[in-house]
Amino acid sequence: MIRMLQKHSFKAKDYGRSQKMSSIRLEHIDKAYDDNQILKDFSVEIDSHEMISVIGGSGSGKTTMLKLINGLLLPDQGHVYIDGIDIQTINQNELRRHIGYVIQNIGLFPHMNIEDNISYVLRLQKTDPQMIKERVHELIVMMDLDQDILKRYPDELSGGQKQRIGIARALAANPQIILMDEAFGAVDEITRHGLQDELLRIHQKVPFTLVFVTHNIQEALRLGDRVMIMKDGHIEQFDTSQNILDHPQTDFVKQLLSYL
Ligand SMILES: Nc1ncnc2c1ncn2[C@@H]1O[C@H](COP(=O)(O)OP(=O)(O)OP(=O)(O)O)[C@@H](O)[C@H]1O
Repeated sequence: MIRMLQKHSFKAKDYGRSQKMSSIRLEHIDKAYDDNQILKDFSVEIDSHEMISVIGGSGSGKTTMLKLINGLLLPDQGHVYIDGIDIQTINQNELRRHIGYVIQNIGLFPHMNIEDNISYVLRLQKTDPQMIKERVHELIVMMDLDQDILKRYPDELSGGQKQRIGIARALAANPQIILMDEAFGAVDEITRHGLQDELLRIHQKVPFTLVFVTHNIQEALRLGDRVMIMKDGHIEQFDTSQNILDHPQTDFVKQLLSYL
């Protein structure tokens, strides 16, 4: 009961574009899967509208961190704050509607056509159908896709087109935070570069806070205002690309840079 009374509700107006919103703070997080401790006393702050890329060893806890931010996982200890509000005091469905989440390959609903996939959250929010139509068309143009794609189903699209639709869907409700997990992983280099350009362009037009997990060091350095380099559940270095290139602080960071 006390917990219910504590629940805040994130309303759309809480995320009005005129306000500076969407900072993320993880504070003293512990997270284990059974007895496998992944994060231990993990703290980090991400500013509103910052683009953060995250790179590191396999199994270092990158996806775990993303899932803690959107409430898919709960910390064993510690707290996650968005704009200073502990997300455990927020209605979780509401929270996730305000955070776009793009993952590699998966994520599009196979039984829904592309139009319905993109408009999914807007329909959940009971947005006016005409507004939904306009927004979907706007997103298709933004992602440099053809309108005739809307009636097709995910398995009738190429990998690159699916990635774009995944991004369009994540952007549809104008989330102030977008989490991307190896979102450009399954496409060729040219498409990957095009998607990076697209993301930078959209972010310039309609800023949002981005946490972008990648295995590609070039991509991490190109996209991130700051780059978080993780190893075994801790941060090795978290700094601008330039500072990381000029002053790598650990052997692990040096090793990563040697692949450039
Ligand atoms: N649901 C789960 N149950 C048990 N162990 C898990 C679960 N999810 C992740 N793990 C383990 O936790 C560790 C961290 O996983 P996580 O997915 O956060 O790493 P990651 O840095 O994103 O890795 P990758 O770069 O390989 O995707 C890994 O050892 C993984 O096997």
